[in-house]
Amino acid sequence: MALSCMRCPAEAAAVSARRAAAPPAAAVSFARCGGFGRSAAVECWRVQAVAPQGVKVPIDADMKNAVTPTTPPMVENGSPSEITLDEFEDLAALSKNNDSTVSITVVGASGDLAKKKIFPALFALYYEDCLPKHFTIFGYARSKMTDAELRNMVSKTLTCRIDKRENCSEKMEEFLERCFYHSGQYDSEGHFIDLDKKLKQHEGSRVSNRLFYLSIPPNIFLDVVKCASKSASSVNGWTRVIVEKPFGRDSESSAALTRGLKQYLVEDQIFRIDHYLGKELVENLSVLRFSNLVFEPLWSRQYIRNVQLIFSEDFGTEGRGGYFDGYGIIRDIMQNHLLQILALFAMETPISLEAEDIRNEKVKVLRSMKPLQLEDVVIGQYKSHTKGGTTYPGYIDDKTVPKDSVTPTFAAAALFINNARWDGVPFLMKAGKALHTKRYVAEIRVQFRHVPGNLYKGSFGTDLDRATNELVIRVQPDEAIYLKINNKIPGLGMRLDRSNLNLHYAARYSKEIPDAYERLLLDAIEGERRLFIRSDELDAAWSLFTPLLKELEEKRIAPELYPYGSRGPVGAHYLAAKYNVRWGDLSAEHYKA
Ligand SMILES: NC(=O)C1=CN([C@@H]2O[C@H](COP(=O)(O)OP(=O)(O)OC[C@H]3O[C@@H](n4cnc5c(N)ncnc54)[C@H](OP(=O)(O)O)[C@@H]3O)[C@@H](O)[C@H]2O)C=CC1
Ligand SMILES: O=C1O[C@H](COP(=O)(O)O)[C@@H](O)[C@H](O)[C@H]1O
Repeated sequence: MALSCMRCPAEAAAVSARRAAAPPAAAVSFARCGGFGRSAAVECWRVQAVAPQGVKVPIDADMKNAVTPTTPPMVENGSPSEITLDEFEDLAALSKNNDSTVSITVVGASGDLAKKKIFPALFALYYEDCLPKHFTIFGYARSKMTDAELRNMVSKTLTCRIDKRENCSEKMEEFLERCFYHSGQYDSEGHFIDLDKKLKQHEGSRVSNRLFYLSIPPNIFLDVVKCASKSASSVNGWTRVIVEKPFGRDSESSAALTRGLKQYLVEDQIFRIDHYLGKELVENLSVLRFSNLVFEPLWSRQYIRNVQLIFSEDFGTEGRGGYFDGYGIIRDIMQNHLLQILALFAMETPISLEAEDIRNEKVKVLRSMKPLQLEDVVIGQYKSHTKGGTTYPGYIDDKTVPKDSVTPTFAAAALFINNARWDGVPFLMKAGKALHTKRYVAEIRVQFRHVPGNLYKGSFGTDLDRATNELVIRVQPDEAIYLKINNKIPGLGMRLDRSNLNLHYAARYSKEIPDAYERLLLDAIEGERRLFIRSDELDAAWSLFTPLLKELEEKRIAPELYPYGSRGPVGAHYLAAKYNVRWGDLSAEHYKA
């Protein structure tokens, strides 16, 4: 990783924390090798970590796992000398950075996601110096395009979102020069052999690391993985594959996809992306919980009355009806994005921040949940609506959607976690398209219990719910974390008011928040798996939703129709009321004028 990448301070903090937690580890020595006439001395160090038992580990092995003793390096020019662990890690990083290269192939480069998210995220990483020194980006798709045409296409979607910064257009030019295109079929090993040749030309004699981003429809995932792994894998570095959702459409198809992927890849090579995990406030959830004394003690059924996970968009499936109709909102949003947030919210404290420790806890909480029951779910579908002289189309008005479609574009559900911490606490999810909200809203609302024996009860009237504390984590838009509290209105009287203790990101931080895809791409390049979905997590997630999805489809249960731009089906309110809950997002702050 380039040393000026803005992630470095945080990364350094994480490394320091790990170091502080680790037992006094290895002594580290390094020796200069001579005679190669290299100018950069750092490329010429032979570095070894010497573990307490005297076991020596070469630097390019994974220090955690390498246990094989190696013979000491030949010291041709000087004796081994001691360096600190910090110096060692810096040297190791620098040495690796110079000797290796990363090739990123965006498969499906002509598509919507590639243009909208992946190329812009790669550019932002480049701008921030977060990409390795040597990298190449290839677009791959069937469409015929030259390198220049790809660059032209990509340049239209790149923005200097890091606005008010210097050299943005220069940086864009530099970035585009590192982007290339290869046209090929997704199931042609021959075409991937051609890609491999082109990649090799760019990689030269460096250790080649290869990342394939599958930005394509799921029915061709396996063709691509087969061809890429057989004909375009790295021979001397790592090969990783980012897989976009949907990961199947139920337990069986998801398991079949995993089995298919594992014919060609091992689990550690598979990076199943859920871009919600890369969102700043979702990342911050664990920090909020585990680094503030005030929250963690309250984080249980003792103090929390209910938790709400809410997603809404003020637009329909525009242009994606064909894909959407085969999936519906439950698979599109709930089974992945909202459930992932729920798992992070509700998991027990992991042993450490290591990927496997966090993912183990997420799996545990998912496995503690009761599969969804039909009576705990409400589904809806938007219909055409005319407002202010404009007619907004209904879902089935989309030409790619069958006229008799019963696919839900809205769903609300009540989920429960059967463990000691959360027994009886409703976790309510609500997700919908073409609603009345501002743009796209994603938030977590935590409603606390009533204050027992509240001295100020008389000041709240009969509606005590209104007086309870509520913690809101607004994932988007306009990121914020605020806590609703009761306070006294200043003055001689005693009148109470509701106010927000508000961490509003735009006011607190001047720096723009990176897009989720930036964080996740960087993690995949660095081999950080914490924010990617492991196969057992995926199985657990599907187990919760599959029986319900099958029942909905087998019985062809009709969704409740709601007008485009409305607040969604009233059934959602009855569902909440069944569990004595009021949706927290119904206040004016959420709605357009
Ligand atoms: N778009 C989005 O906002 C999001 C997308 N995703 C997921 O990301 C992936 C890519 O999405 P998106 O870019 O929208 O997809 P597209 O439909 O735009 O497809 C991407 C590319 O794949 C090729 N392609 C499309 N359909 C077929 C087909 N039937 N057979 C073979 N090739 C095909 C086309 O390239 P060519 O014809 O040139 O080969 C197309 O440009 C999907 O898995 C999607 O579910 C996930 C979250 C959000
Ligand atoms: O995965 C998906 O997410 C988008 C919403 O993502 P966001 O980052 O814009 O909130 C949603 O529109 C789409 O239907 C779904 O497939």
